[in-house]
Amino acid sequence: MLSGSNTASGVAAMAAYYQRFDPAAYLQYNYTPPRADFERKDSIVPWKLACLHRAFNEGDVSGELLVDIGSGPTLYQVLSGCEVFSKVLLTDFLEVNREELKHWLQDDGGCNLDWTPYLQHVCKLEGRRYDQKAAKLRQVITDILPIDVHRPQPLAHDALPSAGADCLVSCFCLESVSPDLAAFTRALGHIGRLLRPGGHLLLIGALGESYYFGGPGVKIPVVPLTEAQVCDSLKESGYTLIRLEVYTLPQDMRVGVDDVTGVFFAKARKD
Ligand SMILES: C[S@@+](CC[C@H](N)C(=O)[O-])C[C@H]1O[C@@H](n2cnc3c(N)ncnc32)[C@H](O)[C@@H]1O
Ligand SMILES: O=S(=O)(c1ccc2c(c1)CN[C@@H](CF)C2)N1CCSCC1
Repeated sequence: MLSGSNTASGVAAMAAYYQRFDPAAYLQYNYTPPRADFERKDSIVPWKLACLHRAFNEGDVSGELLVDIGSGPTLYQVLSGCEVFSKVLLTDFLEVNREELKHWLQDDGGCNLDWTPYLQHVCKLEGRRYDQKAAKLRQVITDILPIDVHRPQPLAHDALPSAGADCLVSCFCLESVSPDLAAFTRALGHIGRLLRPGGHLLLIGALGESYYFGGPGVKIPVVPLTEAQVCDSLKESGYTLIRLEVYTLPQDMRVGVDDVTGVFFAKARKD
């Protein structure tokens, strides 16, 4: 068990790495081909978007407020949820990422990635007209807030209604911001305090990843997770696992920007 000082120094070290995070490079590394290839049947993108589409639309997820934990500069993670919830909050630790999201929200031409292929793909899954998705998303995203998952209260005290959020989604955040597995598990508990009892957590993350590049020369350590550790950490931090799905990255998608071997999708409910 790490002593308090070790944990605090580990968390501070992770924060220092993120001062060099480059949203434009991160988007380029992970959200353009070959990783984001909508034509490939074995691509990670259709798999992830299908997991999210199914999870939001199988009848058990409902309510008013969806919160995305550690949004980064990306939007794909709320493209399905925006049709289910009337309020969506995006969050991130870094202002540069919150600014990237605001550029998209304001449609001011300042974005570093064109999300059109993602919106089109999700609309195909939903059988919805494409030209309504962006407007819907801009309508339901009510704020983009600072967050720190290592704080027992990760958001400002008045950020959420007293009952908490009805659903959380979080992608590639906790394992890539934590110094070790214990901190990852604690962070799961911290974000769980934002969720009402019976609310759902949709957690997507990396398996077997020990580092990734958050920009040119910005090598960020990651907690290398196994499926068993994900399941144990969810149980330990007060969730009941509903489903765990795993995707193994094809060799040609291992492009040197990280050493991820697989991606997990977990749907869980807060006890
Ligand atoms: C690997 S990126 C994931 C971004 C996005 N969710 C995705 O799916 O690609 C990790 C994100 O966590 C954010 N972050 C770093 N430290 C954090 C902390 N202590 N609490 C919450 N988020 C943090 C970073 O700014 C970054 O946007
Ligand atoms: O699953 S991805 O390949 C992906 C997307 C993001 C990340 C990784 C992998 C692995 N390293 C993470 C570091 F935190 C970030 N993917 C990229 C294309 S769109 C869907 C998500």
